This record gives sequence, C-alpha cells and structure tokens, in this order.
Amino acid sequence: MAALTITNLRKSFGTFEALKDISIAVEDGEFICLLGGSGCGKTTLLRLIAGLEIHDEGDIRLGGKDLTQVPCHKRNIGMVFQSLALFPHLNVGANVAYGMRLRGTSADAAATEVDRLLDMVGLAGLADRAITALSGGQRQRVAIARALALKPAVFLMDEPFSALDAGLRDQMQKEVKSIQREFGVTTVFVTHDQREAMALADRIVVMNGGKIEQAASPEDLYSRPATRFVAEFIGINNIIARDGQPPIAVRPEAISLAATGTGPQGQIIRQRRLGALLEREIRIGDQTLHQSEIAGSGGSFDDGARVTLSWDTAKAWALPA
Ligand SMILES: Nc1ncnc2c1ncn2[C@@H]1O[C@H](COP(=O)(O)OP(=O)(O)OP(=O)(O)O)[C@@H](O)[C@H]1O
Repeated sequence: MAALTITNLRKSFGTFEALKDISIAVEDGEFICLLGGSGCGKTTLLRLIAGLEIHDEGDIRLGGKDLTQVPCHKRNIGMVFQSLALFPHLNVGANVAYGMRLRGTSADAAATEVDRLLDMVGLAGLADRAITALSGGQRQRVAIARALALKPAVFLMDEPFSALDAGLRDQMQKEVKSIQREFGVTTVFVTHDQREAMALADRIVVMNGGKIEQAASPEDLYSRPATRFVAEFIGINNIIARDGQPPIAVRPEAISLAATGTGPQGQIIRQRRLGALLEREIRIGDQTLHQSEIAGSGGSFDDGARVTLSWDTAKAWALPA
C-alpha cells in the first residue's frame, strides 16, 4: 500500500490532448473516484497509472518512487476492468491463484490464500466451481479476489459494475467498499455515474475535457461545486442567471415557496410526490427550476399556481461567471 502522486501529467494521441496538466495526490489507503462523461480522459489516466500507456510529460509516483521507467507488470498494481479476462478453462480457485503461482508461491500456500480471499469476497467454498457456472456478480468477485491476491500497492477499477443490473450493482458497491476498507488498499475507481461515485469515494475527482474540474469529498462536491459543470454533472440543475452578477446555484431542497412576497416569481408547472418527498418544477422566465421538500412541511399549491421563491443562502453559492 502506498500513496500515489500524479504531477502535471499530459498525454496526447496525435494532435489530440487527452489529458492536460493533471495533478492529484492520492493518500495511502484512500478511495478515489474519477468521475466524468464519455471521453473526458478517465480511462486514459487509469491506463497511464497502470503503465499500459506512457505519459508525455509530468510524473507518476508510487510511495515516492517514479514509475516512468517501471513496466506495467512490475508496478504492483491490481486491476479490475469491465471486461474481466478471467480464464474460462480454469476453475475459480485456479483463477485467483494464477498470479501467485507465477510469482512462485507454493501450491499449498496459494490454496490457503485462495480460501481466505474467497471468504472475504463472499465466495467461500466455491474454489472448485467452473467460471462458466458463475453469475456476473460472482465473476466480478473472482476478478477482485484475483487482483487482491497479489497484494497490490494500488487497486485500479474501470467501470467494473457497469454490466450488472441495478440491484447487483448496489450490492457489489457495498462489498467493494468494505473489502477496500479491510485491505486498506489505495484505490482509483473510474465511473461516469455520480451516484456510484458518491456511494464509494472518500474523494471524487470530476474530470471534463482532459482536465480536473474539482477534487473534493462527496459532501463538499455536493454542497460546494466549484464550477457550473460540476454542479450540473452532480445533478444540481438550478442555476439562476443574475444581471451583472455571477450565476447562482441553489439546491432543490433549499428553495421555499410562498403565495405572496418579494422575490423571484414563478409558476408551478409540475408536482409529484415520491414517498415522503414532494418534488416540483417551477418555471421562471425561460428557465425551469427544481424544488423539493418533505411533503407537508411547506404550503400546498395547485398546479399552475403563481409562487414567490426564496432560498436558504447557506445552501446557495455563486459560480464563476
Ligand atoms: N489510443 C488512442 N488513440 C487515439 N485517441 C484515443 C486513444 N485512447 C483514447 N483516445 C481519446 O482520448 C479521449 C479520452 O478517452 P478515455 O478513454 O480516457 O475517455 P473516458 O473518459 O474513459 O471515456 P469513456 O467513459 O467513454 O470510456 C477520447 O476522446 C478518446 O477518443
């Protein structure tokens, strides 16, 4: 286990700059999510860390050691990608033991370690099972156990759960998080799903166009997005333009409605109740804002009603113009 430090990293493919001056310091044992839309450079950054691709400028250090000249197989990095590349002709135990055996671990010692790892990932007793006789989620766990078997200094995961259905994905997220805590392994996890990032990360690195927009804890990202891109990406779609002032972003739950009063006027165009929560869409000029409150905690309004908006200034913040 070790800290991973990335400094002023650049990578181009021909004339296309895929990564522009990326710097991140990942602490020992920290769980980082790289979050961003398609093509923002998440996978490229992961491939550079793994040594599957070599950067043009900057450096990548693991535990203080520069990795530039270290080939992929000597970087001591565990990887789980969406396409797992398990060996279908080997059983579960042999898949997990594969790397240990290559490194010269005895068959007995490897078997003991395989049992321990399978137990940890919730597959106790399945060492003799054929890979082809496992579900998608079970195969993911085999891939995780196989990567952890080599006691990696850093664990890299690229959208590992995107092929799983929603229920299984939730369960795998919980498991990966608890396995990561138990092993204390420094982890970099790529996702385009902000909910997945919020559920897993100690810190989220939001990327856009080959650059970092913001690196912050899930709480800070949600309560203080640094840019309009971050605010919109994490689902805060209330960005209110103001004359002569920077735009302001307001969380849906920070907005209150009143029948009268001074302040921006709008019209309720839709409201629906989701369990205990009441959600409304309110039109102001050519903009639609989202408002939410615990049902019954505010006034009740008919569809189409004209309302006055106010918001909790502690939950609103100005964005760079
Ligand atoms: N080997 C390559 N040659 C040329 N261009 C590449 C290569 N690898 C990546 N790119 C380009 O670099 C950009 C970043 O790609 P990358 O795979 O890192 O994106 P991503 O954020 O992981 O996106 P996605 O979520 O779609 O996988 C894309 O525009 C991609 O087309």
